[in-house]
Amino acid sequence: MAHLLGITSTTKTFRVAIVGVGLVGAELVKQLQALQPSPFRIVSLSSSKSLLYHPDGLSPSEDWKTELASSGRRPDLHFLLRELAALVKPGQEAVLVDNTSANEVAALYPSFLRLGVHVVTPNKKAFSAGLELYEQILGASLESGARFLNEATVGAGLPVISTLKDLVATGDKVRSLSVSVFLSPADSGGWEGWLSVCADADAERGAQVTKIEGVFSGTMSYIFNEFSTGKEGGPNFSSVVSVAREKGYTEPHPADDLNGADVARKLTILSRLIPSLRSALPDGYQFVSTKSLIPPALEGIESGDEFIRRLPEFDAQFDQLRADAIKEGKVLRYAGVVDVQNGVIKADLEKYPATHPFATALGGSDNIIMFHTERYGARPLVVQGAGAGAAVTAMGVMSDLLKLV
Ligand SMILES: NC(=O)C1=CN([C@@H]2O[C@H](COP(=O)(O)OP(=O)(O)OC[C@H]3O[C@@H](n4cnc5c(N)ncnc54)[C@H](OP(=O)(O)O)[C@@H]3O)[C@@H](O)[C@H]2O)C=CC1
Ligand SMILES: N[C@@H](CC=O)C(=O)O
Ligand code: NA
Repeated sequence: MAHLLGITSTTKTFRVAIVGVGLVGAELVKQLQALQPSPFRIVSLSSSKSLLYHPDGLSPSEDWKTELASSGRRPDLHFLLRELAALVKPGQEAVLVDNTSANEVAALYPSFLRLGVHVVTPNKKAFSAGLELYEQILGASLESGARFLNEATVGAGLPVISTLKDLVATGDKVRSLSVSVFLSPADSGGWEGWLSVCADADAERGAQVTKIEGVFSGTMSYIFNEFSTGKEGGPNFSSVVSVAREKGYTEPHPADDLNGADVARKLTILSRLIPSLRSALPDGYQFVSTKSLIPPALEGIESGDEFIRRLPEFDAQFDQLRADAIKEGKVLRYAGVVDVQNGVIKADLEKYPATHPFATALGGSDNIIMFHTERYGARPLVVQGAGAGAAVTAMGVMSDLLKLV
């Protein structure tokens, strides 16, 4: 396979530090070990408690988790920053792979990039928070030439970010827009915002990305594919949420999926790839109009286990939503939209007719993302498949690593 990828003995080597070895990180180690011959050398593995480091490569054994747990070294991002920067030299590059969902790691991307260290990550935090950090990342990358790649932040391994970048780069230009944002207090515990975007009369002429819509959350997809089939009865809401967590689809805290923030983050990430929308959400995903499914009494519970334990108290509310949809011959799906023409960026629980593709075409943790553009005018370009889970997410990270080679 390496031969098919064009990896030869003269290919540069890439020193890779993997921060975060949970579900996705551990699977990435496995996928990296399977690539032979490989231009990658894993020089560091770290969790929130410990760190392994060797500048020549660790060659982790089958038992690397025990080695890591007993390393006796605390994780230290500033140590990694210094060490990785020192490894960048002719014929040799260095990469930080962030498989955490930590803000503190995301905040350091500009520092790594500025020192010539590439950043590859499925962590959505840096690209969906305030615009300042995002612009520092763009600036640092431009300054040093080091790249940041984040395909797995939207749709896990599905080619969503690369597809949108290609559409934009090849001239499916987006209309120039003026944007205003109004916020009103939340009625469901999450942010409720209105993003009003007015098309500029002097808009650039040419091909257009007019709308991106879809089911962007593997967790929400799994939950509603199982919970709302259009037929009477079915499992309790809380039980399908627990299974989604056991299958590794949820964020470390499942409330980050159920409050819609994960979808809002993905919509923010995509919006920023459309040049005219880049500054539409100056302070990030909180400004996306988002429907939270968290019962107010469960807001702010810090422990994911406690949250899951209490969720059954609210099953009757979700039963009612399901029954209301059935009365209309519909199913429930949690969808997102970036509607460039009408100026709407929104994540919401919607009812769809039982014949709609969101009702008929999705199973498991499937995401479906439809790109409406001028070129794909009559029928959208559609990307569909599993949008969460360790194997497909690590594949998205791995494909970004291979893009560096
Ligand atoms: N799971 C999925 O389907 C998908 C996940 N993602 C994203 O991938 C990332 C990882 O997800 P997942 O593997 O499921 O999450 P896990 O909770 O399984 O793993 C997170 C890992 O990060 C480690 N960690 C947390 N903080 C730090 C820190 N400061 N320094 C070093 N390590 C740290 C944790 O360490 P410890 O074990 O010690 O707690 C843990 O090993 C997240 O950003 C998620 O949003 C994206 C697409 C799909
Ligand atoms: N929790 C997320 C994981 C991928 O981004 C999801 O369910 O989609
Ligand atoms: Na993706």
